[in-house]
Amino acid sequence: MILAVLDDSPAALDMLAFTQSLGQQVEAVTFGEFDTDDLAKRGVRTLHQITHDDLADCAPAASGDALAQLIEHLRPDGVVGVCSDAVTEAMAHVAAVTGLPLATNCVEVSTGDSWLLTRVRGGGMLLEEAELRVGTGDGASPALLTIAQGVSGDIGSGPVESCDVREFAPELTATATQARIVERADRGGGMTLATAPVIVSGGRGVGSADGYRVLEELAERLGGVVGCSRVATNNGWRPHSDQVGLTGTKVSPELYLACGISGATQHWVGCMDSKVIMAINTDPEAPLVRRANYAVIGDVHEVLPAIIAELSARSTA
Ligand SMILES: Cc1cc2nc3c(=O)[nH]c(=O)nc-3n(C[C@H](O)[C@H](O)[C@H](O)COP(=O)(O)OP(=O)(O)OC[C@H]3O[C@@H](n4cnc5c(N)ncnc54)[C@H](O)[C@@H]3O)c2cc1C
Repeated sequence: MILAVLDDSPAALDMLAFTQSLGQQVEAVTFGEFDTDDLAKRGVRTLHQITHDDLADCAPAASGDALAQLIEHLRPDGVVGVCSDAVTEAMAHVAAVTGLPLATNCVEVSTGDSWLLTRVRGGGMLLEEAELRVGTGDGASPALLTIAQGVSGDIGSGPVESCDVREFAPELTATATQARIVERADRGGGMTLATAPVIVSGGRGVGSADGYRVLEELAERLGGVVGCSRVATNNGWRPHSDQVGLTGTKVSPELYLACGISGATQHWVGCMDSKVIMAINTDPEAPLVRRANYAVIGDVHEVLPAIIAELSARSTA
């Protein structure tokens, strides 16, 4: 039996279908309530609902601790999680607590004494073939996997009449509940990096937090938002929510304007799906200049004001 760890992200049901295509009985696990009709329609007969008052307000270490206890109780052949931030972190805690190996971001899986996997690495830059040895008989240990977002499968089995809910109440350790949410704040409305059609993004070449004013002005004129590289967040020039890249947000706007950004791999994987990329950089050999659709070789603090002046001139003409 394989346990499919779901959350409320849209990718969860794709992951469930993928897990069902592996040809073993699948039972679902959630932290809190889930629509059991949705599960029954997809042929899932059992939902293990992990319930504990602390889970909603604790960091994923608590969910990981709880899941590890459920795994110990049910002894499944595999545990497959959706690749959301929260579930991936919970699975990482399961791996740390149980000592079981975890393979994240899988796109192909074949089960057996060894599970053969294809995983996405480097933010989508490469695919890795891997083997997860799970052993046989009494010594067998469950395989822990997460499935890359967007990967789905053919459910194979038809709907079932109903899905039974089995509540599981874990005993959380003090260590697992140490990190807690102390405040929730609403994010302001409006566009985000994920939805904006234009992103004016700045890196070290912008020089300072104040230097971003001109990027903000251009972003506003073009109906977009400001993004940045990790150097900008590390320097405290911009908040982490503005960061594009492997450890930031993956973006795909109509236009990505990269200002004073070299184009390190970790940044490139975050912006490579943009429809058009224009780089402004003093270095004609910078990786992003080479990869961009258009490049302007020059100082951002000269080029951006010139673009704004030209836009103003055109709008008043
Ligand atoms: C595990 C890991 C995860 C990471 N995740 C991310 C991530 O999510 N996002 C990310 O961005 N990085 C990430 N990084 C960091 C990444 O490797 C680079 O260090 C970073 O992207 C470089 O930022 P930058 O391009 O702003 O700075 P630099 O590489 O220093 O480049 C600055 C560029 O500005 C140009 N320049 C300088 N002055 C001017 C000027 N006046 N006008 C025009 N151009 C100018 C220079 O020619 C240069 O090309 C990660 C690194 C690691 C190890």
